Amino acid sequence: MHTIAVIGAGKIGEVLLSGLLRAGWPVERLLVTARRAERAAELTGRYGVEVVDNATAVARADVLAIAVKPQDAEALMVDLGPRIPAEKLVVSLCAGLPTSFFAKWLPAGTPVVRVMTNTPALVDEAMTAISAGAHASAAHLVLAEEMFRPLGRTIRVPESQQDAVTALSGSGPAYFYYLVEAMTDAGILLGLPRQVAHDLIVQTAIGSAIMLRDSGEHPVTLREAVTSPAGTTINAIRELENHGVRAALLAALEAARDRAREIADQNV
Ligand SMILES: NC(=O)C1=CN([C@@H]2O[C@H](COP(=O)(O)OP(=O)(O)OC[C@H]3O[C@@H](n4cnc5c(N)ncnc54)[C@H](OP(=O)(O)O)[C@@H]3O)[C@@H](O)[C@H]2O)C=CC1
Ligand SMILES: O=C(O)[C@@H]1CCC=N1
Repeated sequence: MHTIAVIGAGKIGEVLLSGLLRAGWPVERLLVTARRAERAAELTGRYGVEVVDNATAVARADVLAIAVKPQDAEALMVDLGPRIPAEKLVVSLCAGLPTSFFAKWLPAGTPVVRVMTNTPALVDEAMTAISAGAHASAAHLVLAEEMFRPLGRTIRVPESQQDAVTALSGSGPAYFYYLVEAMTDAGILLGLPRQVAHDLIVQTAIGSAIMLRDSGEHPVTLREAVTSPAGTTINAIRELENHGVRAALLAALEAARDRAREIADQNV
């Protein structure tokens, strides 16, 4: 069995760590690294996991999951990259950074897999997209899938699609939370108590998401089934169209994709 080190266990690193533990990955096969002593103590206290320094993680683990912010990746790789033997697998969770970024600091031929997951991994409902870098084999992709499948669904995509994936599913939970927040405010405008508005919209989101996933119907068909002639829903849809919500979403996701490209440009 492989030993996985989560390098930089912040929010998403902890999501990965907790998911692996829930899935039954033995804690003695997991290592984490953290920059601050209080964060290290928090992780050990919460999960019983061994916190080590980055060099020890490289020496003891055979899979290195890089979960630092993209802006911290260069400093990390300058220090660590040349010490990583080429038989280890590097799995990057970093938005924007291409596998070629990591290759710059690694011994020639080191396999790198690029992954974009999302925070619903905390409830085993992540969407994780996985791409092979130049030296990653089919077996490396299978190993990355083994790591992320317990956290939800996985999909393989060409690396060229990862910036778009980041804009859609990586950042996606934030858009849904934003919508729920706005719709809760709308409920308050209509005179509902905040908690009632929240509960109504959260359950509506859950029901709608399950229908989207399980009914096999196109979203348009599902929306049409709600939209009665001369009814209430079509009035709301007209306002959404008048306010350009569809265009706003197209522009928003394009902006997220562009930011991922900018991160790459700043680092490659
Ligand atoms: N948040 C999300 O929903 C998603 C994030 N990602 C990606 O995951 C990565 C991490 O994001 P996120 O978890 O939100 O960010 P966080 O800032 O929460 O986590 C990054 C962690 O890395 C630590 N760190 C930085 N440099 C080092 C180092 N040299 N050695 C050890 N630890 C180090 C930081 O320590 P310190 O606490 O001291 O700063 C921090 O704890 C990013 O690249 C992001 O693009 C991908 C998908 C979704
Ligand atoms: O906002 C970010 O940059 C990260 C990547 C995807 C989700 N969060």
